[in-house]
Amino acid sequence: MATYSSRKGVWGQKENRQQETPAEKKRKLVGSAAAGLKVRSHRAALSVVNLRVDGTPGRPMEAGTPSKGGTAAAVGDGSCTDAESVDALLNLKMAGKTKFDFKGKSEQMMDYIKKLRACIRAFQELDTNHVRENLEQSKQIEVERQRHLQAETEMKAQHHLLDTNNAELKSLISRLEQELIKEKAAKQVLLLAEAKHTETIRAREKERAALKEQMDKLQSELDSSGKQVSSLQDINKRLQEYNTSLQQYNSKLQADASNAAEANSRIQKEKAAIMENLSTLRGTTNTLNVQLAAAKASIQEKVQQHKEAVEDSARLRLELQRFSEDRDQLSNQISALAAENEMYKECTGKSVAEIKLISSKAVALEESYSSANEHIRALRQQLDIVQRKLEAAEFQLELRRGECESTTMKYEEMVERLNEAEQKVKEGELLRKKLHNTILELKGNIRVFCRVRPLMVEEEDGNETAIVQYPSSTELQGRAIELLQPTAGGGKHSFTFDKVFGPEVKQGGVFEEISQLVQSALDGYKVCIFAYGQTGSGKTHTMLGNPDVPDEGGVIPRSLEQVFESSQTLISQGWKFSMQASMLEIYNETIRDLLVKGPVNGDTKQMYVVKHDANGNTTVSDLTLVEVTTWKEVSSLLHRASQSRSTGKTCMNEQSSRSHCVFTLRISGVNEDTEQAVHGVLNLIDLAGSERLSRSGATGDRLKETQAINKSLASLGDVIMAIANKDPHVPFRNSKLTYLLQPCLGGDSKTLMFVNISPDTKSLNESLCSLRFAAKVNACEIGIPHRQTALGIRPSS
Ligand SMILES: Nc1ncnc2c1ncn2[C@@H]1O[C@H](COP(=O)(O)OP(=O)(O)OP(=O)(O)O)[C@@H](O)[C@H]1O
Repeated sequence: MATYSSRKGVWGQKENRQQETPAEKKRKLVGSAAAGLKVRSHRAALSVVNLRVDGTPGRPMEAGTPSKGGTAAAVGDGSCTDAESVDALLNLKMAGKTKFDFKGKSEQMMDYIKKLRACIRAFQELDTNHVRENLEQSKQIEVERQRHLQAETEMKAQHHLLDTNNAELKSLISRLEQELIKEKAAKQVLLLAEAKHTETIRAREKERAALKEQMDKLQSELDSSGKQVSSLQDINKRLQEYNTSLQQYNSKLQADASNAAEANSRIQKEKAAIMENLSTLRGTTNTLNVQLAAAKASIQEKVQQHKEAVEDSARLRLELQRFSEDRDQLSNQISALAAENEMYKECTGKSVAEIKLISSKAVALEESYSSANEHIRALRQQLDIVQRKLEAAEFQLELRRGECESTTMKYEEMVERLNEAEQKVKEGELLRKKLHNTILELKGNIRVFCRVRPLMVEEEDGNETAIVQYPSSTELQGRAIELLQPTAGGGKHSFTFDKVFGPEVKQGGVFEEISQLVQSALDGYKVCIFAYGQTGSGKTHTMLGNPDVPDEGGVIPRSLEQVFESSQTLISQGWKFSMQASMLEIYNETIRDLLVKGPVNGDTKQMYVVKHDANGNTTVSDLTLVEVTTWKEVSSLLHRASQSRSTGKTCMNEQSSRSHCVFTLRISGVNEDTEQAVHGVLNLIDLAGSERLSRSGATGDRLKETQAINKSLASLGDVIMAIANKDPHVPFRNSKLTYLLQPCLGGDSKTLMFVNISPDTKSLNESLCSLRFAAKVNACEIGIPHRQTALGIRPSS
């Protein structure tokens, strides 16, 4: 363009010279007017110089030509050539041949006058020419002035035009600058959007990787789930087999009672295996639950991310639309600018620099427009990529959802199967318990459960070596206990019972094992549960516990709650039950009524005689019997009794039971539909603690109490020994306790003994004694219990 302009400039000047406009011609004339005047006056002077005195144009004098006779020569040919000649003419003096040569002088004078006249005429002529020329020049000057004025007006108009153009160009520049700023801002926004977009893409990629990882995890979970399902199926199959075998076993049991003991051990083994499986299944269920929750949470998260991605995409679309609009606007502006540019080119044709500027701006705008276009294209590409990724993520999400749903379904199926299996295990366990009870009933043994309490805080010091161990072999697990002698080479004492509860087993766990037994009291059996053990070993905790704290209640509150609940359930089968509660203690070989209102056996000398009838029913004369229908009523009775009980502080127990406490619930039920009647009894006994006098440190009344307790417990031992040895005489009458327990120990009743053990080293000998006694009790055969039922019998009102 510049080359073009410069060339054109040179070329244009030539052309301008060739094609001068009238205005330009005028302006040139005005410019050259002054110079023209000078030329003309010089010519006039020259013409004056060349004038001859006679008025004819004279020949110009040759330079360097000497005048003949100086001034006289000039004057001699009658011409007055220049100012010098005129001066010479005026200074000419008339000189005659003599002083009086007047003629000569007058001739000279005449000649002189002629010359003067010629000179005057020449000057007059010159003057006239001069005036004429002056007039001509004035006219020319006027013309030139007019032309000059016109040119000035034109110049002013052009100047104004240029000013207007300049202002317009300035405003255009400012507008362009504003646009440039806007463009820069838009560019900035685009850069930001691009950065954000890059970030989003990175986030998407991360998400994709996380999704892939989760997919892999889910796949592995699925595989493990499949394995679990197959293992569950196996278990299920085994359970079914087990169930069938149990049924077969049941029928076999009925046919052959002698094989029962062997079958029981097998069932125990299988039960242990089932328990193991059950705990594994429970663990698996928990893990699956956790996995399901995690999968659900991850789906939620994915859905949220998907939503965000969709929102991002919408936002990007909006931005793209905005950029497209901006681009269109820019394009419009550029075309407008191009049009303006064209217009300016046409209008001015001069302002090359401005045009250059505008052109450069237009170029810059075009560049920014193209870069914006580029950016928009890139954004579109990115948007496409993001959309593709979004689609892929959606697809993955759908896949994951599907997988998750199928996993959830499988999981639910597994949970269902697990529940079924658990139910079957429970049923199997129930069946096992029933069978076990049947075996025991058939055997006629007293059942013995051993319970070891936890170490007390004060006992923990000095008990570095545990003296109690629990064999973990499948056969013995939960049934055996070993006492270790801490002395060197002290060996161990092993015992096996129907059940052994370690210190970790809570009240609920213990009750679970005896609930069936308690239930049989409602079926018309006599049930007797008593706790035996040294003082402070946990008898009261086991039998009574803390009835006011839900999880701390012992056998008595739990049994009563169950009995009341079951009696309510049996109403729908036509049963109606009535229950009477009584509570006594044997303190120093004396029976005391714990439910009597007022001071317990205060002044009255009640004898409370124990009697047994032919049906093995025991009654205590004058004992308070309270009709009870709800657990709440029994609870208040227990509170009343606990306040009346004989307790005291011993060296081994802060609040030691100094008596044997017997709670009895007589249950009478009648079914009007079947005209059946049942009479059950539930005896729950918390014995006083056995203790060695040396350890108890008892004196006075406490000593008397301890001696009475030990005597009655020794009597219990004698009775047990006699029953175990199948002696013809059993000394039931040797103590109030044994006489009261006669129906339970002598047959016709379902009896269970808890032997409570303290795990501390100091109690080793007492624990050993208790366990030996319990083993004896366990070996006792007391006969087969019978239900007390009658047809057509109505309970006496
Ligand atoms: N299984 C157990 N878990 C927790 N604490 C227990 C357990 N067994 C006993 N205890 C606690 O041990 C202490 C003594 O228990 P408890 O009074 O039941 O013994 P006891 O055999 O009845 O004694 P005594 O013959 O002197 O009456 C109590 O504080 C009781 O709470």
